[in-house]
Amino acid sequence: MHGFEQALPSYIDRLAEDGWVVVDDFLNPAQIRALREEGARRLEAGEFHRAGVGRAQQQSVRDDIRSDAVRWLDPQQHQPAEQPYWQQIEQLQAALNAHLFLGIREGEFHYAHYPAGGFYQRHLDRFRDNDARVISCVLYLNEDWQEADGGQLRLWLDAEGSREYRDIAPQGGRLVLFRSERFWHAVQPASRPRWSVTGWLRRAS
Ligand SMILES: O=C(O)CCC(=O)C(=O)O
Ligand SMILES: [Fe+2]
Repeated sequence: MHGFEQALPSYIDRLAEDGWVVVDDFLNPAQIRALREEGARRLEAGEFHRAGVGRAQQQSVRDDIRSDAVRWLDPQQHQPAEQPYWQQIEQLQAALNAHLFLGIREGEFHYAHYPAGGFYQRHLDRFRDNDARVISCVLYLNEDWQEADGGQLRLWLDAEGSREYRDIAPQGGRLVLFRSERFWHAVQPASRPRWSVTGWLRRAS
């Protein structure tokens, strides 16, 4: 059995208890490299756009809030490099529904690329007028990330997002899961380009 499948029950317990969990080696290094190369190929092809802030019509690019560019994964057309990701996310979703009764019906996922110097200010992933997003999941695609590279995900553990936090390095293969409505978080500036696939598991809105 694959390591992730074996450890899944303990991750689910942790998520139930704390509302967040870090899963290392969600995919193996070769799978992570393939995903990063797929992302880089699409960036090169001009398929990314600067990520916005706010919803739908109110979306705007705000350089002072976030620096990343994104490209949504196409759920109808899984690329070979994305296949392991989709498979594991499906397993995760099934386990979350079976054990935590989260009622997840679908997911939305995008590649995210932060250029060197990039960041994302403190925010919540759930929009005020829409409670569809249940679990945020961020998978990092960075090889050999060093402490000095910065770029940590800062996750505040208190409800106001002002006191206690954890800094989580965006190490390749690492998946971070947290309750979307509950956790304030930010991306610290990084000194090198920073890659991820970020997604949200959603209930019907
Ligand atoms: O990349 C990360 O660590 C977090 C990204 C994030 O917060 C977002 O895209 O909403
Ligand atoms: Fe976020």
